[in-house]
Amino acid sequence: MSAITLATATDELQTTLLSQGFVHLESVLTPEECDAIMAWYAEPARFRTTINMARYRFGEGEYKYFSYPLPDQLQSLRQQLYEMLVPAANLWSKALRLNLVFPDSHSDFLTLCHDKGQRRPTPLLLTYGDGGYNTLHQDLYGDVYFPFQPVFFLKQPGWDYEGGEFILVEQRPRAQSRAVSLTPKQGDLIIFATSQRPVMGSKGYYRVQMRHGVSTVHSGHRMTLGIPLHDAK
Ligand SMILES: O=C(O)CCC(=O)C(=O)O
Ligand SMILES: [Fe+2]
Repeated sequence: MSAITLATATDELQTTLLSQGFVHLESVLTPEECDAIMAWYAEPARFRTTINMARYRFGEGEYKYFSYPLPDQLQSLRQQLYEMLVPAANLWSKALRLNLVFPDSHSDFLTLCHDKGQRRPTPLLLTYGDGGYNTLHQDLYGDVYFPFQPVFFLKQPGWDYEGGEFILVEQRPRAQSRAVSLTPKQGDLIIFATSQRPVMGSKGYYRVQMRHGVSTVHSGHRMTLGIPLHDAK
């Protein structure tokens, strides 16, 4: 697999992130790139831990956390995603009063994580078979987190699997939860709010909690590549 180059972020991407808490970018990876990434799953030396989701009542399915050093293409993607998102992250940091300035380079941000004892890599490959699902959650692994989280869709819905929508649920203060259901195609990228998103109200920005998960896979095999940009305790 050759180097994967992401387009630089547009103002439109930032506006969309701010207005809906996520953005859907189509065909970022080719089917060949998706296949090459999925083939890593069978190579134990690439991973530090395997999680059986049912054992922790996280859902039904399995995922593996990569170990450091990450595969070159993944390392490069993670850096590019960080650089693409850092201006929006600093806007959000102000709006959410997170009291954190995100540095320009990903390696400097990882130093902030490491200083807080968050030294373990978080990128992961997730797999779901018939009946698989992922309960609503947030991926916070310590005090430091990046406000956006990317996930790549590696299989083709309607062909490789049925069901298994990507679900985002937002919880506004004093309101019932609202869900958005997405069915990205193979090679698509979703960038979503890791924890909270700012929404403009009459007294300035307020915080809306976001959680994500996966609805039941009715048949077939679904696979994703999650790339949290913060490290874990
Ligand atoms: O498989 C999915 O779509 C969910 C992935 C996920 O939870 C993550 O990337 O953090
Ligand atoms: Fe997640």
